[in-house]
Amino acid sequence: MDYIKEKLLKKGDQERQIVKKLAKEYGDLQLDTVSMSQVLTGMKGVTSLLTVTSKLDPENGIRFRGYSIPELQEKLPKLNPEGEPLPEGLFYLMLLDELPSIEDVQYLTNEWTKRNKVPGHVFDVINALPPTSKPMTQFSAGIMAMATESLFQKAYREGVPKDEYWVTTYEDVMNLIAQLPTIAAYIYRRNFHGGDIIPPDPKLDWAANFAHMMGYDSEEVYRLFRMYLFLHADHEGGNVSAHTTHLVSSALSNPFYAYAAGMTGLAGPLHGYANQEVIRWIKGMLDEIGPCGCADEEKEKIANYVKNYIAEGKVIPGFGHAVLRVTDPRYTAQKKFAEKYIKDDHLIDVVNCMYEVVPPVLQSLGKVKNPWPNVDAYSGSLLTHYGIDEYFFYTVMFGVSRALGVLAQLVWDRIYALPIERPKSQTLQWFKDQAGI
Ligand SMILES: CC(=O)SCCNC(=O)CCNC(=O)[C@H](O)C(C)(C)COP(=O)(O)OP(=O)(O)OC[C@H]1O[C@@H](n2cnc3c(N)ncnc32)[C@H](O)[C@@H]1OP(=O)(O)O
Ligand SMILES: O=C([O-])CC(=O)C(=O)O
Repeated sequence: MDYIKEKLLKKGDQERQIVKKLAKEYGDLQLDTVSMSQVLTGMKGVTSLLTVTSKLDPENGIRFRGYSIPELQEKLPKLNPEGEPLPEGLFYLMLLDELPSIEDVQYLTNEWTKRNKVPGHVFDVINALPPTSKPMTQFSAGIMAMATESLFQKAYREGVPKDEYWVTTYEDVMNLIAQLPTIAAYIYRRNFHGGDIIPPDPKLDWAANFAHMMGYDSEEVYRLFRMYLFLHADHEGGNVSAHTTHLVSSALSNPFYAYAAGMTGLAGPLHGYANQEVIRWIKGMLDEIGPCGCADEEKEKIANYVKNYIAEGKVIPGFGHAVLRVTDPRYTAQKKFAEKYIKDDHLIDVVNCMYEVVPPVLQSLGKVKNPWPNVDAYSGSLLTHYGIDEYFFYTVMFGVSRALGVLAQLVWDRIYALPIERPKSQTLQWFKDQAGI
């Protein structure tokens, strides 16, 4: 047994007992109340999930196992002291609740390199889709096709005891994460580089290898990918991609099905699709108003464009959030990255200018709970700066990163032996009866 599994076994046994005790002995404890408005506005703020990998605070943003983004940028192992942490380290932390050493991170890099053996039929499935199909369609289909390899599914059919489900789940999760960059890069090269596929380089770390297979081989792009794949990895349990993965896996669907379902949720424009939508939106605006700086008259042009866009009943991608009530710390981390490494980039200047223009416009509507930018407002401009301007692909990159969080959590779902999720629904008559109308 590898040492990560040994640690999981030890820690998992203790925590499983705690979860069992809470459910059995404290089952009647009231944790929350639910209002009409919470139910009818997407269950916002209703505590109803157990997620250990990260926790989101509306005012301070995400903390991964208690650590903020700046803390982790300092504490997680890097290959170069000036560089960005390796996403492998974040996965280790989310999975084991322990800060990894550089050796731990290298162990994961090596494991993922060894496990990166994508079955040929996965590419056949992707190739069966027309190149015009959306990258997220190809990505989720490819992941579904990987389910033939599920060790969990096989073990379940063979009748392994419930307390051991997590063992094969862990194997599936490790294999899935190992292979995702290869599948994603395959789709990228198929769609945008005439199918000229680049094989993995076993000497590279997970993020750098992804950049390499997409065709970008510079330390600068490796650094960007390490940051991107770190920042998008997790956002507690209630966001659509995490919650969907959790819900589907609660039926004991295999990790491939569960994560593929999560990815189809990530592909929605109110969630991860905003990652690509921001650049499409900015390009549309620049086509209409022309290249612009951030002088007063240019700000006015942007503000008018924003107002007209909203008047058409559409949302401004990259702004607003279901939970956050401040600028997303993931936005701030990317802005700092741009300030440190990038000089004179028109698109990045426009993104910075939107920070000044958009929030007051959104605030003036009087209904937007959070007018500030989220993670998606910045990432596309950084990728475009380094030549990755095929923004239709960005949500796939987001998905590769999101695997780290939702799949680390899935291992814990199985360790805790969490039951099938099944909330109660009511009819409109029932809601009317409650209100007495
Ligand atoms: C990784 C991520 O998933 S981060 C989020 C990525 N998504 C985006 O950037 C898309 C743009 N943003 C949005 O659509 C929203 O802010 C969401 C989906 C993120 C959050 O939605 P909610 O929690 O419902 O936001 P909120 O309670 O503030 O919405 C209230 C109203 O303001 C509107 N609103 C919220 N954000 C925006 C926005 N960026 N532009 C225009 N209107 C907005 C909502 O559409 C809603 O209008 P309605 O009452 O007429 O339906
Ligand atoms: O938390 C959310 O609802 C959306 C989000 O920012 C994410 O999933 O990264």
